[in-house]
Amino acid sequence: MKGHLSSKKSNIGKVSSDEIPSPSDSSRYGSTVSLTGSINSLTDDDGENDGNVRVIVRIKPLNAKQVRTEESESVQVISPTQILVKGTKENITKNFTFSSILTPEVSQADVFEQSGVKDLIDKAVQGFSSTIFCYGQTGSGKTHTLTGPPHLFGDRPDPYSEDHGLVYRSFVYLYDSLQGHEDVTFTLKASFYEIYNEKIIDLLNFGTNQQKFLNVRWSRKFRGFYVENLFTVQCDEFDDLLAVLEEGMRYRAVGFHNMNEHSSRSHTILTVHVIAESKDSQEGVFISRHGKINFVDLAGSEMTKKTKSHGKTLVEANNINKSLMVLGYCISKLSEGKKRNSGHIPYRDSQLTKLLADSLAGNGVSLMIACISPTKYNFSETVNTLRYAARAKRIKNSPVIVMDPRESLILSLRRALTALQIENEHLRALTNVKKSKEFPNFPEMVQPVDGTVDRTAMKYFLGETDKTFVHRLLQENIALRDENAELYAIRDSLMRDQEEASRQNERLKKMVDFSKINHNDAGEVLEEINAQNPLRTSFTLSKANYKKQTS
Ligand SMILES: Nc1ncnc2c1ncn2[C@@H]1O[C@H](COP(=O)(O)OP(=O)(O)OP(=O)(O)O)[C@@H](O)[C@H]1O
Repeated sequence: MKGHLSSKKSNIGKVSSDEIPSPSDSSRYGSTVSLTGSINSLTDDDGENDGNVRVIVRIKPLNAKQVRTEESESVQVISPTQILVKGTKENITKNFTFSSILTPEVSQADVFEQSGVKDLIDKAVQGFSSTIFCYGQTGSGKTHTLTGPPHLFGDRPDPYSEDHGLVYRSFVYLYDSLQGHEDVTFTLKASFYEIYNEKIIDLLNFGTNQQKFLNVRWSRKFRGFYVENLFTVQCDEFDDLLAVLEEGMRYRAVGFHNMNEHSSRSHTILTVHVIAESKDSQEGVFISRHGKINFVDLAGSEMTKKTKSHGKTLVEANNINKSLMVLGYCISKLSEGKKRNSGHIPYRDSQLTKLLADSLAGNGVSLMIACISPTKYNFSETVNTLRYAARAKRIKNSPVIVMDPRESLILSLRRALTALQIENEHLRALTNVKKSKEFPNFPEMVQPVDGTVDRTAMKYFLGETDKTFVHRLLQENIALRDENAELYAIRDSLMRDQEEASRQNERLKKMVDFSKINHNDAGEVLEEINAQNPLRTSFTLSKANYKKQTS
């Protein structure tokens, strides 16, 4: 259906993970369109450049117990972008600057409005890969920010609650923004999994009797990590998206400890793929863009002494802390900017970093929401979170639109063809050379202007029919390029002739000046020379005349 989700059966239909890109699959598609100058809204207010990971801070309100015991606060918001953290000793203060600081009074609806999430969804609709992730110590409000309080997903979920978090609100916004595009057909697909004790569990295919763990694989072909055999669900209706969220929230691992009654014991990644198919008005070919939005709810870092974790909860806490430490290390290496290419980034040291590698250092746009609990009791955790976030802020991504490789290849070849055609027309007009009979069908010919062809893409992504088609176009295009080279050769030769003629003309003028002294008719000769200039053939004639008349 045009302009909105295709109107197939509204029930959630499960499709194989092979049909769509895995979470780290942006490289699977020919990434051809770079995002230049169009992400101003993602620019940090503190002067960071376009393309950086946007980082905002959300401060959790004090809970009833903290209010009752009159716990003192450690943070002070100095401006909409600046925050000061004070330790128990008044002289220990730390100042941080981020894109935005969301104070405890900011409602769930306002977090959605002010966080920049809408931008990321817009980018996903355009074909970019967007990631929103919440980071912070345990109990700091990450899950609350992303999905809202747990009661929303109990026995009687309330779709109209004001407490809904970013995911639900993003679904509403996404669904609305897909309406009214008459020339585009959208398809949405979603997956939802968790990383629990370094094991991958599919939350949409949750085995009740025997828990199945999925493997994370490296795809040499697509140069990225992906979860093998992950269920992906086609979501034709808004309710299908909602069902994915509810199902995942029902099964994700939750435990309790001293600092949070409903503590997430795993990292979860919910991905919505947005596939947009449209006809390119200029090139006349169908193109599909594969955008996606990852919602990543990281488990909270915890000081096990404070949380009093033991047994199973302690094992979980150790795994959580270890993976967050590896993530922190990767972020730190990536934030070193230019130096990052020289150093090794240890993505492989945890499942989390393998699966977030693409979001952190790849071709996508990312938003980190650093959640903090503002009491003095949490001072060191708050400072750690803000340091972590400050490093993430320095990471620079290079966002690109993800397209189908075959369509991307054909589109780029067609664009190159148009450029060559214009160039050859121009050269023909310059050199007065007629269109060659050998190349009558220019519109059929394609070849990148620089002569390169993504042969890897051809090898991997083109079917036999496509290969024959593209090979034919390439052969014809080689002929077109030959003609292009010939036209340049003719133009160069004409330019050389013209330069030579000018030089000889100058010499003759000097000779005429000299002859004026001896011959009264030299002025006539000069007139003739000027009349014949600048072509060499004419020039040679005038030279002969000159010789005849002066002899
Ligand atoms: N902005 C907020 N307004 C009201 N309540 C909040 C807010 N943020 C968090 N809470 C409440 O605080 C408690 C802890 O929040 P939450 O579970 O989201 O923390 P978390 O960072 O996800 O913790 P963990 O890492 O242990 O999973 C929850 O009861 C939640 O509803």
